[in-house]
Amino acid sequence: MVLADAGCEVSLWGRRAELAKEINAGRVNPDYLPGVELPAAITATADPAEAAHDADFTVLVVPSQTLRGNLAAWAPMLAPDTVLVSLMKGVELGTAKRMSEVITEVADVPAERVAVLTGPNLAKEIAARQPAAAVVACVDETVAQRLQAACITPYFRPYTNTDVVGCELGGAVKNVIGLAVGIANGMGLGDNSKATLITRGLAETTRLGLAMGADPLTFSGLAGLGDLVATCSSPLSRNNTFGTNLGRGMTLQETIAATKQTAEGVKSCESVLDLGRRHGVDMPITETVVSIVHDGKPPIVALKELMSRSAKPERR
Ligand SMILES: NC(=O)c1ccc[n+]([C@@H]2O[C@H](COP(=O)([O-])OP(=O)(O)OC[C@H]3O[C@@H](n4cnc5c(N)ncnc54)[C@H](O)[C@@H]3O)[C@@H](O)[C@H]2O)c1
Ligand SMILES: O=P(O)(O)OC[C@H](O)CO
Repeated sequence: MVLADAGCEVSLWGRRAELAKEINAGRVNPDYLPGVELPAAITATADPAEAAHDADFTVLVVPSQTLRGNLAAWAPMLAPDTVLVSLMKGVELGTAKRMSEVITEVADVPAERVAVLTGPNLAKEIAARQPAAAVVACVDETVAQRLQAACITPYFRPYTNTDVVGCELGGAVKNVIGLAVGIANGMGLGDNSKATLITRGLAETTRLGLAMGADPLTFSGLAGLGDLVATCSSPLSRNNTFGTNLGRGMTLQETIAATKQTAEGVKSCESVLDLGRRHGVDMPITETVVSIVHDGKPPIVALKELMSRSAKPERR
């Protein structure tokens, strides 16, 4: 919608041919955006070759853990000079790779042809054309500027950045912190607790970023603090809601069953922790989320452990 509103012709790929037909006929995606009229410049197709063959930008947005498999199938159909744009906010399990790393590897393109779009962009609010800002990041600033020009609208304001590592980490780790804040919320904890998780969550994101060569200033921008605030304060966030359900006492299986869309932090908390370990970075909130989500530790026990860590200076 944003690209179409910015003046682009958009070809939207989906797996189900019948849904593509329905979207073209009714100009609405009944499963994912009911009630939102899609611009006429969007044409849906179930044929990836048709969607990709002459695209200036190929925007990739599937659940992070499915990117590698999907992209391997699409790679032969990509337009020769297309810029691959990731909207995904996850880290690959097993490899601990960021989505742009998976893209360069699987599509066999240089980093200059891969960009990331991230920031406080809850889909339903964007679809309602409420004002929002975002970051478009690429190691090649001219590519980021081209993407910025392609997606700027009166309600959507993208800023450029060349710190791809920081922007991607901001997007992936905020989902884990969103789970933690949701859990606190579900346990009935108040705003001091939530503000503590947000702030210390940003501290551990920044520590990881520094160890990975990111610019620390990225984390006080839209891709860091901005997205963290949106995710941790909104009931529209799937990660936040997932955490809230867990904190209220639902089991993991019940919570998964109640979640119809992708909550990236549920899988990526493990790969983010893996990244932290690979870089020798202490990530206590991420570790706590993993222990609750994947090891079945009761939130009250995990919280006590988090609060009884040894005292330390705020900055180190
Ligand atoms: N929804 C948001 O507000 C939002 C905002 C910014 C970024 N993102 C990111 O976008 C990514 C996707 O999330 P989403 O919100 O679109 O999730 P979603 O669950 O709403 O939609 C996922 C889409 O991918 C499809 N899909 C599921 N499994 C697939 C597979 N194996 N192969 C191909 N397609 C598959 C689904 O049919 C659906 O169309 C995530 O990384 C998320 O962090 C989401
Ligand atoms: O619904 P969530 O938790 O995946 O968050 C959506 C976006 O990433 C918010 O910017």
